[in-house]
Amino acid sequence: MRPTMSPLVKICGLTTPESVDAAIRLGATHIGLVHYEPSQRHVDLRTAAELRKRAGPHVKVALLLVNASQQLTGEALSMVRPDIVQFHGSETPEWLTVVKRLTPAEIWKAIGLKDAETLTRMQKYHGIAHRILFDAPAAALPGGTGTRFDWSLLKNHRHTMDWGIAGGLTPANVAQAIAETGAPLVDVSSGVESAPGVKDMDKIAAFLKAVGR
Ligand SMILES: O=C(O)c1ccccc1N[C@@H]1O[C@H](COP(=O)(O)O)[C@@H](O)[C@H]1O
Repeated sequence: MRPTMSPLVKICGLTTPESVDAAIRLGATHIGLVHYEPSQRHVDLRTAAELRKRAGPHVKVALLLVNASQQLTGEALSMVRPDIVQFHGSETPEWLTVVKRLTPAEIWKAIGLKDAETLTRMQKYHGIAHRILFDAPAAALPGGTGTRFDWSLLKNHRHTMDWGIAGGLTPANVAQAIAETGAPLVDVSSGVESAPGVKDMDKIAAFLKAVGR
């Protein structure tokens, strides 16, 4: 069954109060803050906490971590207090189970969707992650590269967990991605930027419009 409501939209990699305000004003349901030093969208924990406060109750705020240590994860959770922790590295189900005991936040796990076997292997997160986020397979960086995965891999997949798609989505292709996959949530970062790490308000508006928000 394809969803009939407009998909949820997460605008990820926000780094400034202006971009947080704009994403909320334009109708995003979720925003993402990246705490991962190699990323061009990295924000330190103090900034992440300020942006999280600024967002208030208007959207769900995801904090994105990549293979963070236990100490960093604990610090990040207590400083930022996100609604969601998005794990975008090779975090195991065992580690996610540990984190679930530390926080009331939802746990999302990004999966690099390479082939049909990936869909079988990811079942190990069933009952542990609250949502699976399908993204392009990791390359030099684990995400935020504007690379798409093969959407047809999801065509007849019977989802057993809440899920969404990410990777190379843009205002121009997101409607087709939703039509092909039936995604209930779409997540975008580089596709709504004018330069790496610089969000473009017109592109955010165009993306949300294309999704029907
Ligand atoms: O945004 C980043 O720099 C980033 C770094 C490391 C892991 C994930 C990252 N971003 C997330 O990757 C997907 C896809 O991004 P894009 O739209 O293709 O640029 C999305 O969830 C980003 O939030």
